[in-house]
Amino acid sequence: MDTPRLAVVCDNDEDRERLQALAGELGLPLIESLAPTPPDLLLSLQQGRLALVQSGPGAPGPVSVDFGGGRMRQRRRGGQNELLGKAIGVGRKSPLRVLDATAGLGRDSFVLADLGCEVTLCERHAVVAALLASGLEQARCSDDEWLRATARRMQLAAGDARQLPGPSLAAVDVIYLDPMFPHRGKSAAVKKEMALFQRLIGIPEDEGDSEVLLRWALQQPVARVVVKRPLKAPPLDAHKPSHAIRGKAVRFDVHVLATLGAKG
Ligand SMILES: C[S@@+](CC[C@H](N)C(=O)[O-])C[C@H]1O[C@@H](n2cnc3c(N)ncnc32)[C@H](O)[C@@H]1O
Repeated sequence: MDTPRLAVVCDNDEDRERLQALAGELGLPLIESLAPTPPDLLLSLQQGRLALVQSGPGAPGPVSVDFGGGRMRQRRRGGQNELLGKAIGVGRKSPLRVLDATAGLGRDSFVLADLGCEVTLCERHAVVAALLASGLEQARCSDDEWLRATARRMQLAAGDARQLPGPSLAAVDVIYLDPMFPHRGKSAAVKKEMALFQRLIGIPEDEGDSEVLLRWALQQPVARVVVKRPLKAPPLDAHKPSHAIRGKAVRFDVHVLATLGAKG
C-alpha cells in the first residue's frame, strides 16, 4: 500500500496557532485550502477535537478519539469488556496498573480505565498519538464527572513502548497488547473508520513486529502480559499462553508471569 500524503488543514484564524504548532510537531505541511491538489488524508479540528479526514467524494467519515461519544458509552455495556477485565485481572489488585503498549485509538484503554485501572497508553504513530492527546484533553475538560474521572486514570506516553524508561515499567502490573493483525484479504468487511485508520498506519505483511513486541513484554518485570487475538488465530509468536479467554470474535491470551499484587 502506498504511503498517504498527509497535511494539517486550517481554514480559520482562531485555530491557526494550535494547528501550526501541531503541524510543526508532526513535520506536516499546514495548508489553508484543499485546492489545487488535495492531500490523501488531512488533520483538522472539528469542534475543538482533532480529526483525521480522507479527502475526496464518498470518503469515510472522520476518525477521532471521542471517549464520551455514543459508541464508547455503548461499548461500556458490551460483554467484551468483562472478558478484557477478566484477562487483565481486574479485581485482583486495586488499582491495577496497566501499560497498553499498542494504544491505537484508546478504546481498550478507556474500557480498562472505566473498570478502575490506572492505564499508560503507549502509541508510536505520531498522528495517532496526537488524536489520542486531543481526545484525552477533551475528556478531561468535559462537564461529565464520570468522563473526567476516567480520563484522569489515563496517561499518554507517545512513542514506542519498548523505549519506555525502566522506572516507568517497574510501576506496571500488566502489559496489554493489541497489535494490528496482518491483512487477510477481507478489506470489504473492514468498517470504514477502521479502513481509514489502517490507511494511516498501514497493515503489516506479517506478525514479525508484533512477535518482537511480545518477546520484549515477556521480559519486563510485570505479573501478566495479555494479547488480544482474532478468535481463530494461533497464539502470537507460537508462544502458548497460560490460559485464554474467548469471546465471540476475539480471544485474550493471558501469559501469567507472577502473582498479581505481589508487587507494591
Ligand atoms: C490495532 S491498534 C490498537 C487498537 C486499540 N487496542 C484500541 O482499542 O483502539 C494497534 C496500535 O498499536 C500501535 N503500536 C504497534 N506497535 C507499537 C509499539 N511497539 N509501541 C507503541 N505503539 C505500537 C500501532 O501504531 C497501532 O496504533
